[in-house]
Amino acid sequence: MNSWRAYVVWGIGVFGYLVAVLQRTSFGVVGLEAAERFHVGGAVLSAFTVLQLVVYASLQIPVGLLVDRFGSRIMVSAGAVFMALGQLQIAVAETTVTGIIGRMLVGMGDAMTFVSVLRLVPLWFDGRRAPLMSQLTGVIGQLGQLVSVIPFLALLHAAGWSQAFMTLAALSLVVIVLVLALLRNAPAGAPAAQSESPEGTRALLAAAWRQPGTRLGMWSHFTVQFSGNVFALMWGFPFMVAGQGFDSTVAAGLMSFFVAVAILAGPPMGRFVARHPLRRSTLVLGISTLTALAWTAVLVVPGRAPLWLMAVLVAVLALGGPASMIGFDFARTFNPSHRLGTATGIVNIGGFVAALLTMFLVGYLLDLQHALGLSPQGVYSLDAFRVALAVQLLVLGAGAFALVRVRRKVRRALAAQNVRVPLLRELWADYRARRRR
Ligand SMILES: NCCCC[C@H](N)C(=O)NCC(=O)O
Repeated sequence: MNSWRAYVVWGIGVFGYLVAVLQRTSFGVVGLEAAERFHVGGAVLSAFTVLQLVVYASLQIPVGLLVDRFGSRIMVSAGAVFMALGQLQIAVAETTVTGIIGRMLVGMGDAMTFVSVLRLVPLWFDGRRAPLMSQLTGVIGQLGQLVSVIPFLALLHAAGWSQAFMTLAALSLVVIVLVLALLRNAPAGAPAAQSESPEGTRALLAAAWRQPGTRLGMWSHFTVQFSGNVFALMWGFPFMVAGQGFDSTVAAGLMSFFVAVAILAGPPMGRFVARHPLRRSTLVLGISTLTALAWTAVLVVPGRAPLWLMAVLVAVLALGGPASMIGFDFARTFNPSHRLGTATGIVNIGGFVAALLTMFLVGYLLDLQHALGLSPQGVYSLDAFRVALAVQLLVLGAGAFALVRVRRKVRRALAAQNVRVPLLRELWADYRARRRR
């Protein structure tokens, strides 16, 4: 545990995840070039991303089961194989259908990576270090998005479409070689895979789902992550530029601010979770409340929102990324290691399903208002966005409601083991009494 070998294994896994995030986000930054290459408009172009995410989300449970059975080494390398094939396909594709198939292959490989890399953490690090290492996994992986935005885009402009996507495919080949050479599923002597578990596949899935801690993780992930995803992956740019009237360089600056806050917030959040494991869901609910308040302020302020208010919204949304890692921490602490992949897969569905649902609802409400003649200034007018983006408050409310319900079950189960979660007001009174002494 916590040995130099653990850091090497984890480092290779995290590199694999960073490359997966790079592959995932590479298409989003070449929207204009893609529209020209495939001769398509915005709606078809968004289908590339939506289908990729649908594949990603729908594979989470099968991937979780497979990683429990075969271990991380096979799964991370298989994921890299699919992503390399997908990017090769994109490199040569000239029609929409072949392009979308390429993106779906990328989504498939991407789906295999995160859950498998996260599964390494509790097997190689002890319980005190694991929350921080999980956060660092998320944080370092997100740097893949910066690699898409800066060097990948520069390469595309310098060398052209095919060369750029072939380079991405080659990067996944490097991952395959490194993983096969250096990544091991678990330290020698540790139980590694489901072959040693008494449960079959169906029982494994049922046991992971029945565990309220897994569902607490899923609803945490659902509630706290989706709004940032919706903003960063689809509606943030149109809202800021077409709706709020910000210059596109200011919007790009706000997006970079989003990535910076998400990266900086990860380690302190990991330390908080390690120190206060009984306050994890409170942190999730707190950040979800801030998200609702920040969106409400931006959507109700008369006229355009001032830049400082947009920056506050972006910062709050960025906190949702690291906070969503708390969902995986629930999976880790409430499940035995032989079903951790399965539980992690269940948790990971939460945020992505919420994001896909909301992306669709926002687009649908924008189109509906236009079709009904309610947005005469255009589909992407500020007033149309106010109504469409407000749907997020419903999704947030539904997630928080489900979270609080399942949290009660978790707390009852903890109480049966003589673990009582002190109320915040008791903690506050205790803190004040200690200060007086
Ligand atoms: N620092 C933000 C990390 C967010 C990671 C996120 N919670 C997540 O679910 N990741 C899954 C993935 O495949 O990236």
